[in-house]
Amino acid sequence: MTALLSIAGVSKRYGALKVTDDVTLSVDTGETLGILGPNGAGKTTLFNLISGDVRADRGTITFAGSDISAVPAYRRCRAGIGRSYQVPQPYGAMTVFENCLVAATFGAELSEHEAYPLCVDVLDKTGLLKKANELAGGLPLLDRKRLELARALSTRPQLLLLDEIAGGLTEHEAAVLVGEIKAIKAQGVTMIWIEHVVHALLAVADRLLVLNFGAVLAEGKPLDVLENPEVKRVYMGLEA
Ligand SMILES: Nc1ncnc2c1ncn2[C@@H]1O[C@H](COP(=O)(O)OP(=O)(O)OP(=O)(O)O)[C@@H](O)[C@H]1O
Repeated sequence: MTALLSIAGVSKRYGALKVTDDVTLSVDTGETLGILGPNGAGKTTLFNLISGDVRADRGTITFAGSDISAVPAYRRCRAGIGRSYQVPQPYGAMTVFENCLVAATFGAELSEHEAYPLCVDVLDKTGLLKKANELAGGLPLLDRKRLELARALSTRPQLLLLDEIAGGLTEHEAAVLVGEIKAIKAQGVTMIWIEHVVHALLAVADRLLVLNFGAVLAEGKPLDVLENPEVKRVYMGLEA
């Protein structure tokens, strides 16, 4: 396996607060890495550092063999890094289809000729095709989450970053979304998925990594990580 993404010694501070503390990790092509951690552990900040929304104070981020540490977010997107946001942020006054078109044409710089069939395919895979012409602002939560996924996929990512996409959903809705994410994984998309809904993550992740106070606390096979006494203590509030 070759690493699609490598992060080496990455740190980020906000004033006195060290939000990302010397993080080193890598994700292989085709792999799904699940990330767990208590609230405020720095999970979303790690995504912001990978997507380029935030620049690291130190350390190196390498994607598909190139050092992207100083590359702006829009170029990282065009290079193949797609992401969803924890709080869905669609263009509410545009249709579902138009939201995907914006991602495909501006995010990935596809021509309309390429973008139209791609967006139809993405909406089909995310269960939204029937709602393609509805306004995004009126969608219920599951569909807003699906649209986050669809918009990220419309940029044709090699690496997909999912930020708490199952959060706030019912058990049934989360299961539907997990089915769709599994199908995306089966197509070979490499993923990093931050999630508090552990059973959803376990259904897809090949490996888990736990962040605590911005640093890597544990990493490895999912069940081994969940059995780790430190992880039980810090994340699940259980005494080892
Ligand atoms: N732009 C910012 N300016 C100042 N502090 C910030 C900024 N962004 C994040 N933080 C702080 O950094 C810490 C980590 O935030 P982050 O959102 O990365 O955590 P998280 O692990 O994703 O949390 P959650 O599980 O609650 O989403 C928090 O204490 C947060 O308040």
